[in-house]
Amino acid sequence: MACATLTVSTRRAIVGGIAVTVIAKPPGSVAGVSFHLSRPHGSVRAGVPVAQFSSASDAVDAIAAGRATGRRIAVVGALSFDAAAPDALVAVGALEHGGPSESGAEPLSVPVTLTASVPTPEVHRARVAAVIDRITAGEADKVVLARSIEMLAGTDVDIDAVVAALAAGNHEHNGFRVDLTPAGTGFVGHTLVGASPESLVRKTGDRVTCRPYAGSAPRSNDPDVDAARAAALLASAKDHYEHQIVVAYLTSVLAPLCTTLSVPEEPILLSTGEMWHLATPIEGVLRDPDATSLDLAMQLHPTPAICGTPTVAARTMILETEEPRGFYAGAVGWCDTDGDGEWMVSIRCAEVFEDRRTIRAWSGGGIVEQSDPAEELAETSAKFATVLRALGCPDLLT
Ligand SMILES: C=C(O[C@@H]1C=C(C(=O)O)C=C[C@H]1O)C(=O)O
Repeated sequence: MACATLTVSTRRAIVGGIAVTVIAKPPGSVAGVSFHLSRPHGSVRAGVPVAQFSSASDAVDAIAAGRATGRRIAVVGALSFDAAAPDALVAVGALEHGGPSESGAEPLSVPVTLTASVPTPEVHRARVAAVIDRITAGEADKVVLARSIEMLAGTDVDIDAVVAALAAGNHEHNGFRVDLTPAGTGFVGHTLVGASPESLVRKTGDRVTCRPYAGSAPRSNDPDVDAARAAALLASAKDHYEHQIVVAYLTSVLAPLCTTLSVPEEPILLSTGEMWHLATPIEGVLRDPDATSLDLAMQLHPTPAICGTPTVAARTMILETEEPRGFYAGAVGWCDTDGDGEWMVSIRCAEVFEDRRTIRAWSGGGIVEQSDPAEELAETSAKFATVLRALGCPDLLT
């Protein structure tokens, strides 16, 4: 079992002038892929890590120190939602770039049962109503509330097969897996898997792009209903408002970092296998081309797509209201030795526990004053479908 990850021996050492935890070469069972991100423009894999970081700023320091000393490293992994919670990042000597995951992988055929809803759907609806009241009272403009479901698989889950099924379920081949072991207690041997369509930031040379999503409607198998839902989303003032909050935030963070920044005035309509969304492709040229993709991800996270606005008020409300999110609504990605890389907002994802049978998935949605609690609950159910379809249990919640 992959809990061999648990038994790897570590020691403290100096990498590029920074004290890090260095991982002794792990046994063969974990010498495979510790990180895989599939995107339409290609996939990135990382194998055996040489060091791990539970704090993103330590990883940033290690990259900088490595650059200064010629011992260049790449970093992959996950940033947690809550800045006070541990991250799960590793350093590797090099990354393997390839094509996007192939389409055609079938969902798993493992029996999966629902063991818990945290909170219950009724409590989630009540929480949404309470947050709408607080927004109406002026405490925030937008707050993203999420809920989770816990599942038990009847046999061990094959992580690679889940990622292949996730990537096959959307036309962009989006899919990822990240070993959460570096985050320490509670995460050792756990893997985050998902299919996020939302690029927090991508950096190539002096070019930076973001593709925020906000504003959602579920897809339908009936083409007429599907088209009508897309049209209704494109016409929804409430969804455009929710979306513009995210675009305004990203623009305000990126503008001082860029010499030019292109932000379309109107969002476009994009789809995953399960959802329609409003999305805005943002592009800029960086003032400092040495800024790394990890630096940029840390400056942009958490966006109002998964937190809210104003950031501090929304985050405080989320932390007061919800159970810990862990790595849901954080970011998953890579940063190579030149600082290039991409970080995806970690949504449409699930944590597979060390036993390879316990699975926790999350889904959330942006709440504004005009939101309706029952519709918000339905939106979270629709978003769970990405993970449930790949696990071979699309009807688990019905
Ligand atoms: C929070 C999630 O999705 C985010 C919230 C959206 C919304 O509120 O409309 C849309 C896309 C994502 O930015 C999620 O999938 O859990």
